[in-house]
Amino acid sequence: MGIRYEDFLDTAYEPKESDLVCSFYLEPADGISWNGAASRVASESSNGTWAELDVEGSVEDLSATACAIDEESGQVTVAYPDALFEPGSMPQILSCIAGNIMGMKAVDRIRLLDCKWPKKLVESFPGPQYGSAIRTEILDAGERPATATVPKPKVGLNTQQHATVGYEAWTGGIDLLKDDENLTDQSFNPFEDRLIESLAQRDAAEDETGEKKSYLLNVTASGNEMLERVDMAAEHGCEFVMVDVVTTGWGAVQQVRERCERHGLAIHAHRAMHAAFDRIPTHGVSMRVIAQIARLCGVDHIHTGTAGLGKLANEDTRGINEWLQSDCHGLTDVLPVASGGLHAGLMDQLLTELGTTIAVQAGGGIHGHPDGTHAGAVAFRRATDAAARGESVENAASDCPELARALEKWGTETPR
Ligand SMILES: O=C(COP(=O)(O)O)[C@H](O)[C@H](O)COP(=O)(O)O
Ligand SMILES: [Mg+2]
Repeated sequence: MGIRYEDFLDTAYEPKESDLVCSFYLEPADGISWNGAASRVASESSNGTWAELDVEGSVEDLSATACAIDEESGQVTVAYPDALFEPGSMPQILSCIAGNIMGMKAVDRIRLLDCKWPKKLVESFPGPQYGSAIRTEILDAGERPATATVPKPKVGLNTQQHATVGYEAWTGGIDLLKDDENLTDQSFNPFEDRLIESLAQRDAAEDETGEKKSYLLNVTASGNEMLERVDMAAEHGCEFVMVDVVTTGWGAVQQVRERCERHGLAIHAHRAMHAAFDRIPTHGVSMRVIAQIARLCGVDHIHTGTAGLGKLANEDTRGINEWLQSDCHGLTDVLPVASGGLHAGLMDQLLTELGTTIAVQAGGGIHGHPDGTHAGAVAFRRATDAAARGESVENAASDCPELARALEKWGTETPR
């Protein structure tokens, strides 16, 4: 039989329950019709090419179908048969649905907007171990947002300074100390020393406050090194690892997830570099899909932005968070992390927008407090608790001088 790209279009096709259904935004190139663009996308992302092929066998079972085109919104739906995919392999899936098509000349722009994941494919992934339950299973946060801080400057503190910042923040009321995305194992703050010193301070802070504390240790590295760092985290009694999931790559994230299961470690996903894929709204892969991928691969936390309140550009934080907490064939949920330019004065608005099933993370908004890290942590925690109870942050400042100072400094400013 002959296979031509035109054969990948059938607007009468009703996706099957077992299909992976993807929505794309498209801008066909000059001289290419909507039908031509949509069919080429379905072809190139499954088993077609530009030339007509003569093959025998069941290749049609592996062909995707462009089954809906809405020229007005630019949206095209493509349904992929599940046999096209290797179960449990996120790299293979992405090489289909977000692979060559991102650079096809037949489309000027193409963005993978959303996926409807079928049960069998979802069940081939582990999903998160804890998700939002980390608030009670690892921390003592109950129903309130978990609070986290990343020492600033993001690199350059030595190990002792880093651990001391941790102690100050933990004893000020913060639940989680977090490494920054570009802090791994550098000479000024080596990985294992930092792990040991930080956990010693964590233990001291737990004794002092009577609250559970934990450390989001950045294990990002290449190959076996990353797995060895996961093992080290577990051996020293850490409950979390942090991975820069986009720069590391999904195959490696899957390996980390497997290793973490062995140790019962939770995974905090930092998404540095996501904006290379999702910032231009007409091209790339949406943050919504990146978050879906992360959930399937099994991270427990992922950064999803600040609903526009912080320093970084965000896409639909609220919608993404809702997806992360909605049912997806029984997968555990993910605790979304709001971060990037947050401070105490923004907590009212943030929690009104995003609710309390989140983690809130502040770096500059804690360590830039006029009276230092400890006061910054007290202010941030007090503001978070107040906002979570529906009390205004301003009102809470009346009996918390640290919070009053933070509000004096930053008010409700949105940093840039
Ligand atoms: O260092 C920070 C925040 O520091 P600060 O609080 O000083 O801005 C982070 O890397 C952001 O969390 C990333 O943003 P996002 O959450 O959007 O991925
Ligand atoms: Mg950072």
